[in-house]
Amino acid sequence: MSERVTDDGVAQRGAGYRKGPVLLRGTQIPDQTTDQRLLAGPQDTDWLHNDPWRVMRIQSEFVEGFGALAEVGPAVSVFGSARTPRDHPDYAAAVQVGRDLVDAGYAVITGGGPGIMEAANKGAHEAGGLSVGLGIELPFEQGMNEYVNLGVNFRYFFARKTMFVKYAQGFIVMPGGFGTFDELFEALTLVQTHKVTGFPVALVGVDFWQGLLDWLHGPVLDRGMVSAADPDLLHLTDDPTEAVKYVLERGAELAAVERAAQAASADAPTEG
Ligand SMILES: C/C(=C\CNc1ncnc2c1ncn2[C@@H]1O[C@H](COP(=O)(O)O)[C@@H](O)[C@H]1O)CO
Repeated sequence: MSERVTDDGVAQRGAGYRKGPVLLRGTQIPDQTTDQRLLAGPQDTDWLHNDPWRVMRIQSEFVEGFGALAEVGPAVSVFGSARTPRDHPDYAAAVQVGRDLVDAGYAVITGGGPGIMEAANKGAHEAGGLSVGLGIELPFEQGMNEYVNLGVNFRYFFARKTMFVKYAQGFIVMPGGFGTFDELFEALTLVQTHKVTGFPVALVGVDFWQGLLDWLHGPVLDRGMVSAADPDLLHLTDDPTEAVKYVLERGAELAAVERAAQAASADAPTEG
């Protein structure tokens, strides 16, 4: 039979044991209440690594991230390989992307790491703009690249990924690996599902990305895995300056469409 709990948390036979929103019965009923554990003397620190406690850390990452980035202003997130060497043409292209974004009045947001991230931050820094790095704690310490002038470090990828989208008006994606694909496809999924609207995405590097676009336009579309319009969410170019122009202009067009739709729905007569 399950047990009932008194006000001081002592388990009794009956309805079970309530621990906040969680109902525990039978063998799941703990020996001590949460208050008892809180007020107990010195104890081991394993509890710090339990999931409910992690939620507080996760929450604090969002609070700190939102606080640090609230005044970033217009911005574009730039993604790409952490491994691109400094003498690679992709590195130079990403520097150009960073520079052009700042010249157009935008902040540059990257993952704050090496490779393409460093390059885009370098361009932004050299152009005298806001160069944001959203770092991630990794098993091997990398540190924030030296061109970041506003850096926030995250423990959790998912909290960091929210910031890339929330504080940017679009994405520019350079050649990269799994991390880059993850960031690219997250943005596409958010656009496709209308979680974000008016969010342009440009890919830089025709040789590198063409295979992906062919696959999207071929088997992925043919088998109905995406809608006909979905592959067109991506703009492909070799020219970093064109990528910046596309993201800013398309972003402005999409924002105007959204504003018009909002105005129309505000003007529409309501029923009743
Ligand atoms: C593997 C190396 C460095 C790792 N350091 C990183 N620092 C910050 N952000 C990173 C790092 N690695 C991946 N990311 C994120 O994913 C994207 C790049 O991943 P890819 O697999 O290299 O394409 C990037 O946009 C970051 O947001 C090198 O020593």
